[in-house]
Amino acid sequence: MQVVKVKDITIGEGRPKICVPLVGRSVEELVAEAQYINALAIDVVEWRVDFFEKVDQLASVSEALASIRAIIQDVPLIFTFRTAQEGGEREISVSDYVALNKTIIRTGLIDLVDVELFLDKTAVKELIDEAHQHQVFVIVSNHDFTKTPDKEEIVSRLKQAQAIGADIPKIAVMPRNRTDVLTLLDATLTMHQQFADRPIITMSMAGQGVISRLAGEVFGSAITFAAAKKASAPGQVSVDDLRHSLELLHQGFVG
Ligand SMILES: O=C1C[C@@](O)(C(=O)O)C[C@@H](O)[C@@H]1O
Repeated sequence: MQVVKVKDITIGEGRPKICVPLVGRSVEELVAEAQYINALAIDVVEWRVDFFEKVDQLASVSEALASIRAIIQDVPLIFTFRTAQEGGEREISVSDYVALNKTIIRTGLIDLVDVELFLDKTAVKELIDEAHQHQVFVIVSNHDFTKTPDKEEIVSRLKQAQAIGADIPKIAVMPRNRTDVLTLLDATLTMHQQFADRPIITMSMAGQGVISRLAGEVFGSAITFAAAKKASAPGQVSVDDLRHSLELLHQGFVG
């Protein structure tokens, strides 16, 4: 099993790493959020740039990114444009998505980029190559905000992400009942133990799925997303509560 080493953080080893998304709409909001998050001493920051009001202006995105980096300093940073069809804030054309991500990959200011598996195969491959040429790790992600696909389908999507060259395959699904949460956990463990040769990230969203955000070390999910001031997806718990739960499960798990 390979791990992903980003700055001082090793993803895929020990307790799951805590990632907090920045969801500010303006530079002022982003700066305030980044300062707030800094005090929480978390492992990874994600900038959800689809929340940013000037996301269609590449120069503004780069400037905002520089401001964020100046505050968080050496904390690993994920750059994510989450498209509307996967639960994000806005729609984007494939060409604009590629242009935005390529521009930001080339800044040298990000450590990881999130690329959506089902966007467009050529675009996904192009972005993975671009990222790897610039020493940026790639999370290849998929989200289902309405349901939980069956176990075989979840494993198959994670395998597709791995096969296309993701450093970290990821899936987020919505449970309709408790069995769906078990399906996600079961798929996670199977992928982790039988097929993955690298870290993966999975979660079952909303209230019923919270357990999946705590139990990553047990079932094989390497990063868990927590809320600081505002959640970026349903079911995210606060950093302090999360840290405490991860520690409890870690103690139990490693004995
Ligand atoms: O994909 C994910 C996971 C997430 O959707 C969650 O459910 O925590 C939150 C998003 O910000 C992130 O990009």
